[in-house]
Order: sequence, then structure tokens, then C-alpha cells
Amino acid sequence: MCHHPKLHHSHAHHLSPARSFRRSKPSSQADRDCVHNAWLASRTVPTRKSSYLVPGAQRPLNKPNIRLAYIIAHKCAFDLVKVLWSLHPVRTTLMMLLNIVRGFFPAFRGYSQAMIVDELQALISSGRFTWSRLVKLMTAEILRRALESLIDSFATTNENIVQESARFFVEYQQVAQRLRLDVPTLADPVVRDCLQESDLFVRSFNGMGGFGLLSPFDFVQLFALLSELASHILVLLSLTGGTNLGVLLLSVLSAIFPLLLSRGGFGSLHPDSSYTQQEARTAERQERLRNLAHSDCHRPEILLFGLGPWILQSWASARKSMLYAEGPLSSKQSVLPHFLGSINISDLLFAVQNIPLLLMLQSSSSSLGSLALYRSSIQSVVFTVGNLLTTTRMAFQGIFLMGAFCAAMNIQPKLEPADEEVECYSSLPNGMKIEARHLSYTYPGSKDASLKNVSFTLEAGERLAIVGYNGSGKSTLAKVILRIIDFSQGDLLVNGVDVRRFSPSEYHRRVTTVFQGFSKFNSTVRENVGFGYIQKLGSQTAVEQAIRLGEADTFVDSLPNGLKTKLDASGFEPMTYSSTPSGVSQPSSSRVHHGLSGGEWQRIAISRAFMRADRPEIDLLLFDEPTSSLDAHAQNRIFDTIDEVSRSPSGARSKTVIFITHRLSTARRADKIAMMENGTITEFGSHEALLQKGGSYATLYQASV
Ligand SMILES: Nc1ncnc2c1ncn2[C@@H]1O[C@H](COP(=O)(O)OP(=O)(O)OP(=O)(O)O)[C@@H](O)[C@H]1O
Repeated sequence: MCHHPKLHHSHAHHLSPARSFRRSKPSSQADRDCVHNAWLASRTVPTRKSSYLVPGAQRPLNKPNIRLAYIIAHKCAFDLVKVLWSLHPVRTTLMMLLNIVRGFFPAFRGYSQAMIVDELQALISSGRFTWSRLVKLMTAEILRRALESLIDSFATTNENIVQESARFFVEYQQVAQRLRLDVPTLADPVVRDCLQESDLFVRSFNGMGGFGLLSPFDFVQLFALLSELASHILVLLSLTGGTNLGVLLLSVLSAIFPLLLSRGGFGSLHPDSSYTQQEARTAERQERLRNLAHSDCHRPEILLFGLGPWILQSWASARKSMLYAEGPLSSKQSVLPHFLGSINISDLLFAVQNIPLLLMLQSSSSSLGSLALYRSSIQSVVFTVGNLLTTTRMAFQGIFLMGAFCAAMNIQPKLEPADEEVECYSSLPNGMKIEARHLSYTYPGSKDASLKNVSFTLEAGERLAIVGYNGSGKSTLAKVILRIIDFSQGDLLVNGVDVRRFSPSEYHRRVTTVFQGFSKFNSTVRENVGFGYIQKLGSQTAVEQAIRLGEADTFVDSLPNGLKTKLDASGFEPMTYSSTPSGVSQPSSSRVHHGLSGGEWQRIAISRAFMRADRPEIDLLLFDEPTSSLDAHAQNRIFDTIDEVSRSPSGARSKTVIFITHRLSTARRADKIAMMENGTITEFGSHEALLQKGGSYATLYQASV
């Protein structure tokens, strides 16, 4: 078993819900693939081959999709609901039961009110009106209502507790899985879509069909609606006594028919969620242009380059084509149903519903209460059927989102080796030994390889400078060595072991780096630096030491709140307001995130790398143009510090160092220099040897001095 950072684990254990859905699932790999394939198949557009529905699009209600929904429900819903149920078994069972009981309330209410009306009618027509009897009836009604609202309020509280813990559970799983996934996995468009639909599923846990989505717990609504419908039908049957059954049927159908007609598209695609990739691209473009118009951080360049009219025109044309694509009359076939749907047929057929009423009026048994109850029950049936259709439709879509969630939870990070292949990282005394043999790599979607046949050997403790022209593959090679991206061909051996056999998290604990496009976190100086070694984030001394090493202390000390100053990563942070004693809001300067210069940001990133550079487990320091924005003196001092931290107290080399640079004066400091051209290393050796060779490096060096 390889060693893993203790702090991460103890935290994760402390916070994690009772169990992880991923690990708790006993299902086989075949089941998991089955769910993933069913989810993927539900996204195909039958009329357009090799085209997928956009994430979140509604699946048409047709035979193939019903079969896919069944597969997903069978292979994933049961497991998921079981895990969710186990969070609060008693409360969840109660929630289900109470929902069914509550379904009977409306019919019960109508019945009780009809009884009161009947009693009143009897009292008045018999002429023996007494207040005491009326008060008795009213008291019974008040008690019934009190009981109803008591049950309602208990059920709501109970439901909130169940929903909240379920929501936390799924959100936790989602965030945990996101954090597990590496760059190559997230670059896969199918994975991205799966995660997006899985996000929608997680959002559905906002309770009772929030955002028009249905969580597995909301499925209980279906039972509640069915019990409600059954109770209304029972009331109607008891009123008509079975004699007027045909008329009752006519009445119900006449009420439901327009509803069905207006939902003629039941199961068909909702216009704005049905568009395919081409339309989705236009929608995305329109959104991007809109964001550009709203963005503050791009404002200076938008103004300077006069981009306003172009943005407006491009947005308008994208928006217009989207509107026409979404328009209700865009397709000729949809004209008739649209026209029919717009006629309120329920009004026309309303008269039909009076037939049974007339028949009932003729019979001697009819009373005012039963007539009112009959009327309201018919309306309730219609309303409930409508709700049932909507809920069924949402439940149907919900199954596919659930499939996405289950599939997303089982995505394996591409860089993670299979359990049986994992090899533990073992250190060498002087740092990391790296051997690259015929490495090649092509970015997904690119025609040309960015790395071609790269081979070199770097002994433990050596310093390597990678130099070369723009776009020659230096940063790509750095990312391959750092296991941020994989390689397509060749071998990369670290300390003699195939790097693919190391768990990336275990390997990453052995390196520290400054990326060329390092992160600027929108948070405090302390966090921006302390993130370099999260275990020491709380230690002011460690953070200050790293800041000193990175030479960031010169400006950090003068920031308004020192280490606590919030940094603005966007470069344009709008002012916030603070209230003055007089109660008037004024622009506040103390709460504004503080901007930094390019060089200052670079020093923050270097300090972050220094947070752990001197730790004993660090074997490789890799810097991708760390000092490109620094002046020559500062640059030299940073390289002196790198030299210092990569040696043991006795002065012996203890860490391997790789740096990428365009300044060839710094490249001279390295033991070996790799000259990269067009994705490959064309020259490799010491500064002197390469100068003597008189090749590309020598030419580049001559040009730079
Ligand atoms: N994410 C990406 N997707 C596709 N191609 C990429 C990606 N990143 C880089 N490339 C391409 O890979 C090649 C090598 O890029 P890389 O960033 O490694 O060059 P570099 O030598 O570090 O350049 P520079 O000196 O400008 O930093 C370039 O042709 C670039 O266009």
C-alpha cells in the first residue's frame, strides 16, 4: 500500500457521508458499463446520425427510450435509492407513507364540506334550525383542518430533513468525483456532458421538482397523485351510485380531453432543449458574446480595439438564428397542433359536463352538497390527471439524469493505474531520475503531434534547462513529465519505473512546480501561497518563509491587510459598498480585492512552489518560465534560491531541477540543456558542448547576447 497524505484522508473521513455511493455499490463493471451505455444511447438523435442531444435535453417518450429508462432504473436507481434511504430509514419511510396519506386530503376535504352544506340545507328546509348543531358541525370541520395541517407541517419538516441529507450526499459525491478527475478525463466531451447532466440530477434535489427536475424522492409524488386521483374517483362513484356511470365517464373524458390535446406534445421534445450540436454551438456563441458585452475584465481591450459594434452584430445574428430555430412556427408540421392547442377547447366542452349535473338534479336523492362536491371532484380529477402527466414526464427525464449521475460516479480518471498495476514510488538519494524514450503526444482534436520522439536521460540531482522557440513543445513536455497529461507513444521512466504505474496523487506529492499559466486564486495572499503545501496553510511562519524565498515580501508587506489581503485574479474587481455610520453606503476600498502586477503575481506563484520545495519528499522542482516577468537581478536571486533548496544541508544535490526558459543566460546554469524544435529535442548537452556544436542552440544563444 503506497503512502498517502494523512491530512487529506482524515479530513475526507471526517466529512464524508456514511458511505460513498461509488464504493458502496456492489454492482459489477458490466452493470456500470450498461448504465453508461444506456445513458449515452438516450442522447442520440434518431434522425441525425452521430449527433448527440445537448446535455439536459429532454428525451422523447418512445419505445427505445422506455427500454433505456428501464435499464437505467434497473441497474442504478435501486442502488441509489437504497443508499439514500439508508441515510434516514425511518424518516424516509414516513415521508413515503405521509405523501400517500396526504393524497387523500383534498377528497376528504371536499366530502366534509359537502356534508356541512347538506346539513345546512336539511336544517333550513326542515325549519328546525339550531345553533348548537351548526356549531357542532363547524367544530368537527375545524378539528379536521387542524389535524390536516398538523400532519402537513410534520410531513413538510420530515421531508426537509430527508431531502437535505440526500442533497448533501449527492452534492458531496459530485464534488468528490470532480476533484478526482484529471485533465485528460475532463477533456473527453462525453465525460463533460455526463458530468453536466449529473449536475442537473444533483440540482433536482432542491426539493419537489425544483428547476423542473425530479429527484428520486420526488417520485413519491406519483404515488401521492395516484392516491389523490383514486380518492376523487371514489367520491364521484359514490355520488353517481354507479347508475350514471356512462355519463360520469363522458363528463370526466370531456374534461380531460382538452388537457390531453393541449399536451399533444407529451413526450415530444421541448423546443429549447432539443437542439443538437450545431444549434448548441450557436447558442454557446450567443452566450459567449453576451458575456463579453457584460464582462468587466475585458472592457479595456473591448474599448481600445473598438470591439463593441462587432460584438453587438455577432450576438444579434447568433441570437436571431436561435430565435428562428426555437420559433413555434419554424416547422410546417407543427402548425396544426399549435393552432389546435391554442384554442381553449375546455371552454367549448365545459357544457358537456353539465349533463350529469342535470341528470342528478332530476333525481330526488340529489342535494346541494353532493352537487357542489360532484363539480369540484370533476375539476380535481382533471387537475390531478394534468399533474400526473407532468410528473410522469419529469420522472421519465429524471431517470436519464439519474443514469448520468450513476455513470459519472463511475468514471475512472484516465491517468489512474489499475489496482493491480500500481507501483509505489520509492525515492533515490539525490532526487528524481527521469528517462524519456521516444515520447510522442498529440493534443485531443489536434492534427499534428506536439511532442515527437522525445528521448533524454536526466540523472537524479541534475539540472536541466529546456529551451527552444515558441510552440516547440516545452510546456507540453513539462506537463507530460508532471503527469498532468498522458503521452501517446513511448516510455517515461521515473526512478526506473514506468511513470504510468504511479498513482498521480502519490507522484504529485514528490514534485513542486510553477506552471507557465499558473493559477491566480481570487483569495488572500496567505491562501495563494499556502496552497503550495496545504498542510502548512495554517502556519504563518511557513507561509512567510515561502514568501521570503519567492521574494514576494517586498510588496506583500505593503499590502493593506498583509497576508490577509484578498487578491483580485481577474484584474478588474468592481468596488463593493460599505455602510458609513450615517447609514449611507459608500464605495469601500478596504474590502476591494487587491490587484497585482504581472511580476508580483509571478513571485506569488514562485512562493507557492517554495511552500514545499524544501520538504524531504520533494524530488523534482519544475519551473516553466518562472521568471519571465522578473528583472535580471530578481531572476538571478530566484535561481540562487532554487539552487539552495535543491541541496541537502551538507551541500550535496538532493533534488532534480528542470526549468524552461527563453533567457539563455539562465540556461547556462543548468548541467544539461535540451534544445527543442518542432516538438522534439534536437540538441542535448552542456552549454559549452552545444556552443561548440554550433547548431540551433548556438545560433539562439548568439542572438540573445
Ligand atoms: N491545449 C492544447 N490543445 C491543442 N494544442 C496545444 C495545446 N497546448 C499547446 N498546443 C500546441 O502544442 C504545441 C506546443 O505547445 P507548447 O505550449 O508546449 O509550446 P512551448 O514550447 O511551451 O511554447 P512557448 O515558448 O510559447 O511557451 C504548439 O503548437 C501548441 O499550439
